Amino acid sequence: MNSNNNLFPVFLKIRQLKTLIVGGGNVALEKLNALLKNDPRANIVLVGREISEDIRARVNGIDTISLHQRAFLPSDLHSGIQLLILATNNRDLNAVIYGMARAKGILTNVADTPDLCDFYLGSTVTKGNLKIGISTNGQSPTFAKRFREVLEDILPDETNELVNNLNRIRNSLKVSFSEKVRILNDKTKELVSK
Ligand SMILES: C[C@@]1(CC(=O)O)C2=NC(=C\c3[nH]c(c(CCC(=O)O)c3CC(=O)O)Cc3[nH]c(c(CC(=O)O)c3CCC(=O)O)/C=C3\N/C(=C\2)[C@@H](CCC(=O)O)[C@]3(C)CC(=O)O)/[C@H]1CCC(=O)O
Ligand SMILES: NC(=O)c1ccc[n+]([C@@H]2O[C@H](COP(=O)([O-])OP(=O)(O)OC[C@H]3O[C@@H](n4cnc5c(N)ncnc54)[C@H](O)[C@@H]3O)[C@@H](O)[C@H]2O)c1
Repeated sequence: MNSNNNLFPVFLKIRQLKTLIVGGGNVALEKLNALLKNDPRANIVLVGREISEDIRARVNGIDTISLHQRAFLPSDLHSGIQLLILATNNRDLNAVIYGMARAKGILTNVADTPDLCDFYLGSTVTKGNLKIGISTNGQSPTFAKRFREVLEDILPDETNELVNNLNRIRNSLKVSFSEKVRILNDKTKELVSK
């Protein structure tokens, strides 16, 4: 086990948080796509001195996203931003904005500087209600991507059905909490017995 791997994964409800992306190039598009892949109605503000045609096309018709073509302003951090992704091509600027955000308690990702990230984006696998997040602790995004592809391939389509069936059983059990835990564990024992 790598004792330096201290990342704690959480699954954020990004439509009820406000995310600011600064930058309007390829990396901004990659991070925007990562958010939208998981929630097509994520609440996002994007500020970029230039904003690519690809970004404009991607957000076309999505009313939870607003684009602002201009340079970043400190006041961009004043309107209830909770998550910040810095994707400009100016490392010094990214570091300055990171400092401002930190002072305000805004969780920040500086895409090209892992040392200045409060959180990393992960590769994500979704099978209905099942969501798996993958990180390599910043060491190899390529590995994370390939491992996502492996998991997408091997997880059967029935996975979501299984989760939903267990949810139905969970909701129908009118017994004590400890009895419920015992029954659910008992019913799922054979899933892990091999
Ligand atoms: C998982 C994923 C999520 C997403 O973004 O959606 C993601 N990067 C993805 C792809 C990808 N990114 C890069 C390549 C090119 C090959 C390579 O470099 O490996 C590829 C692969 C490809 O595109 O094929 C380049 C790159 N990435 C970072 C740096 C800077 C550095 O490391 O210093 C550089 C070099 C820039 C340069 O050289 O200029 C940094 C980060 N990228 C992370 C996440 C975070 C760590 C995640 C972890 O812990 O594993 C972290 C630390 C911060 C962050 O961005 O959150 C997504 C896969 C989605 C999917 O397909 O499932
Ligand atoms: N994390 C990753 O996955 C990853 C991958 C590749 C590259 N990078 C690094 O990320 C950085 C961005 O890469 P890119 O390909 O998106 O670059 P890019 O040149 O395509 O885009 C940079 C964007 O930042 C904007 N910008 C610059 N100054 C600004 C300001 N003051 N206010 C608002 N917007 C401003 C520009 O207008 C442009 O839209 C580079 O430094 C690159 O080395 C990171």
